[in-house]
Amino acid sequence: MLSTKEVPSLSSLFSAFASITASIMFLQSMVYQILPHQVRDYLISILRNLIFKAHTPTQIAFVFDKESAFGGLNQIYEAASVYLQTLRGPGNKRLNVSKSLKEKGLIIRLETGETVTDSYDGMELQWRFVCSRSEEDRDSPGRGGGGNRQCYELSFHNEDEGKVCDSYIPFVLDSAKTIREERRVLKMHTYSPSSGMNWQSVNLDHPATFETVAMDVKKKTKIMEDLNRFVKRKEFYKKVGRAWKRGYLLYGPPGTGKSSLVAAMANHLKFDIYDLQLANVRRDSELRRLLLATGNRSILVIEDIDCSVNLPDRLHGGEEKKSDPQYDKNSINGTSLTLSGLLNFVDGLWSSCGDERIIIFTTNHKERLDPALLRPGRMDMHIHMGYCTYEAFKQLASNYLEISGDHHHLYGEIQGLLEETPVTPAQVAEEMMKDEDAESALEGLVDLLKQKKMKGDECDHAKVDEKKWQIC
Ligand SMILES: Nc1ncnc2c1ncn2[C@@H]1O[C@H](COP(=O)(O)OP(=O)(O)OP(=O)(O)O)[C@@H](O)[C@H]1O
Ligand SMILES: [Mg+2]
Repeated sequence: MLSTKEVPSLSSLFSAFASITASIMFLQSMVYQILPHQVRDYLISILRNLIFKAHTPTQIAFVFDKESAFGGLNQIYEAASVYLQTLRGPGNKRLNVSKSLKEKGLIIRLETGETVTDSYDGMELQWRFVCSRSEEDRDSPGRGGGGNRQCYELSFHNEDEGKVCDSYIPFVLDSAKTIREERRVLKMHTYSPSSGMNWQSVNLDHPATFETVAMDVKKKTKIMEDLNRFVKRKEFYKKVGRAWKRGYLLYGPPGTGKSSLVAAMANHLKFDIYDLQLANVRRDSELRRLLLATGNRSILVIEDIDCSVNLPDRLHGGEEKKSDPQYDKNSINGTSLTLSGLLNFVDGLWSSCGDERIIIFTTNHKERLDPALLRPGRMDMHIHMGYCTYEAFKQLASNYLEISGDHHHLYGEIQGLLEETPVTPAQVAEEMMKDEDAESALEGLVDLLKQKKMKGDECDHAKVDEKKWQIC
């Protein structure tokens, strides 16, 4: 039990409160009189920081200048200008629009002062584009404004700094790379000695893709998987000590889609094509110069390897070929282009001078190729492009006539005829182009197949040839 002595009375509480208040007021007036207001403000801001700092995140900004600190373009600035094209803020009022020769579509960028917000892994990040004139330019405005400073500002909470450096910036760099690849206009490089000593390039706008090429689905999937695996395996090739290159041999009769498949591969990988006509190359040294001038991430295509040039080789010595006019055409001052020169260079020096090289040989006559070209390990994949199968026909009908599935009443008859009659996908495609009406186009195809069937002899020969290719 408490005694009355221990319980403070109400009046004593009041008097204590009054004396504390009087002391505070006295102290406050002392502080106001003694300390100048600058010192007071400083002390107050320290107190405020001590109380709130732990709980209130502040915004900080990274600034990415166009030029890097050590000269040259700043890669993060470049990547940001590509990546930010995919973001748009509701408040964006002015956007900068341009079009470049190297890219498809319009390039839409932020105008100076415009901001856009991004969210990544729970963070909110704000980008702002700033273009300001340098002090020098401002002082003498008549000088032409060459000293513009262009930069992107990235603002975020200070506590996210680690995540921004380790994760968000690498993400922006990767995304920009992917976007650039998708928009890049592919190039087709060709060589002809009459138009100078180097490759001539034009935009490659071939519409063939893996979706449009008509061939066995399993085979198509296998090729796509092979390509995808190849481009992902940089470290693997390094580890096993092999040059990062892959070779494909496409063989089959004319009009079966070899060139279309090359274009589909280039479009799939976004690789440029170097189309080399061996007949235009006269000696090994010229070939070396040309191959060394090819870029990374490219496909070197040598079409009709069996007949484009009469290559003297190790097996055949080349003696009998010297009497061949084609041999003379490819021979200057006693030196000439040789198959071993081509293969050694492709296998050795050239492929180790660059990354992600693909080489494709095409031929109508695999059986005529030099065994050196066919030996295991030289061409990683031999792909047979054959006559039109029922499966390939359905793909073409879907591409050209927009018929899906296999429900058309003529399909049964066409399937039977295709099994007995060799016809190339090119011939089938041509029939389908003749009439916009699907019914009439298919009837035309049935007629063609029947006519071909009647010319049995010719077809039988072709079939024998076809079998020979498949065994090889
Ligand atoms: N498998 C196919 N899938 C889709 N279209 C094809 C196919 N084969 C041929 N075509 C069509 O036929 C035309 C000729 O095909 P392509 O040039 O690819 O044949 P090729 O095998 O390279 O012939 P060549 O041996 O004469 O060079 C192409 O324009 C293409 O439209
Ligand atoms: Mg071709």
